[in-house]
Amino acid sequence: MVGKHRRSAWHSTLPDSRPSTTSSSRTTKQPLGINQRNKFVHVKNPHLDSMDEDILYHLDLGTKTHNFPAMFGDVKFVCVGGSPNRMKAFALFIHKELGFEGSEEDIQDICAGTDRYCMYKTGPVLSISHGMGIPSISIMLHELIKLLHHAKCCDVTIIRIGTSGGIGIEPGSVVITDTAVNSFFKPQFEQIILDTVVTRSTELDKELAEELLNCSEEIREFPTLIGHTMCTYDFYEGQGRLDGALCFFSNERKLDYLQRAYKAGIRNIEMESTVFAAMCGLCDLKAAVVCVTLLNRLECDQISSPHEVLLEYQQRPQQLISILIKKRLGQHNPK
Ligand SMILES: O=P(O)(O)O[C@H]1O[C@H](CO)[C@@H](O)[C@H]1O
Ligand SMILES: O=c1cc[nH]c(=O)[nH]1
Repeated sequence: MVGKHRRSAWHSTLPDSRPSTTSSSRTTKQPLGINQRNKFVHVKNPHLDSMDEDILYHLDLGTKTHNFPAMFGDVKFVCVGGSPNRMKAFALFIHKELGFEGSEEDIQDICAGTDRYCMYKTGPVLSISHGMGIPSISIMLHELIKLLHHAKCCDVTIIRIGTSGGIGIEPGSVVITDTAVNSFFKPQFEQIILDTVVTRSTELDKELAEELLNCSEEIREFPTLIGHTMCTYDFYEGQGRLDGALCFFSNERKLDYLQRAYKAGIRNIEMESTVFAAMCGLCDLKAAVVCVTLLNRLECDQISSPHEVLLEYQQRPQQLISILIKKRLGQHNPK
């Protein structure tokens, strides 16, 4: 179900794009990643069992130095996003929304010993930054998924709350991703492991996407829609921008590419969704990607809206996720 939203003015019918496991050369099909009977987070790495200690280097946490079940065992929602400030703001926002006791000062960065990523916890909600791009989020996800596993967390929902460039939609719209696609519009992520290209599916949880769209019915201030999200390796040439330090293509070629992307059902472009979908899918974590669009790439390349406007845009996915969490916790009182 793609291109679907609650207000007909933004409605569009998009082509089907089922996940594929085909790839260029030397492809290995990946196994599924969880014990289906219970919903514990299971890592898929037999080597971990023989390790005396697991040091999550980039989070500055370790199984011998920290009691993971005590610190994180109650986590049910994990929200991730590129910027440390945004993820701190989200933790403070959700703390207030859920009516938890304790002041803002009580919510401290759990990864304060490193400046790679930041992490905040309030009740069952964990908020973590992942930096920009596939390599950065991939490292964070390896360590986060191991953390959830060591903590014996179960029934975890993980959501990326990000920013993106929209295609053919009003800036400030929120896109809930049904399928993350690569620069060739294919629903797959290619991970190079040793000298093998391993192709992984990037399908996200359709029910969770629908649940989020239902939550958006309660927010009338901005359009929310479901669509495909394109994930690229770069912000400038990789997203067809004419304003980078390098550009060897014309405006016509750029627009042709973006219009073809629109026709393929892509409504926004960002830089993490394919690996996020692939890794969460393999570990059977229910995952969603919810990104606000900062501009319409059919009209411009530069992000020129005032700072306050951009800040307000970034809060939009957070409002949606807050409704979802409150509903799930039985705390939601519709306005
Ligand atoms: O807003 P965040 O989560 O950082 O995500 C988007 O913004 C960054 C580029 O400005 C990329 O990381 C892209 O995916
Ligand atoms: O155009 C944009 C805006 C935000 N993030 C992106 O990756 N691209």
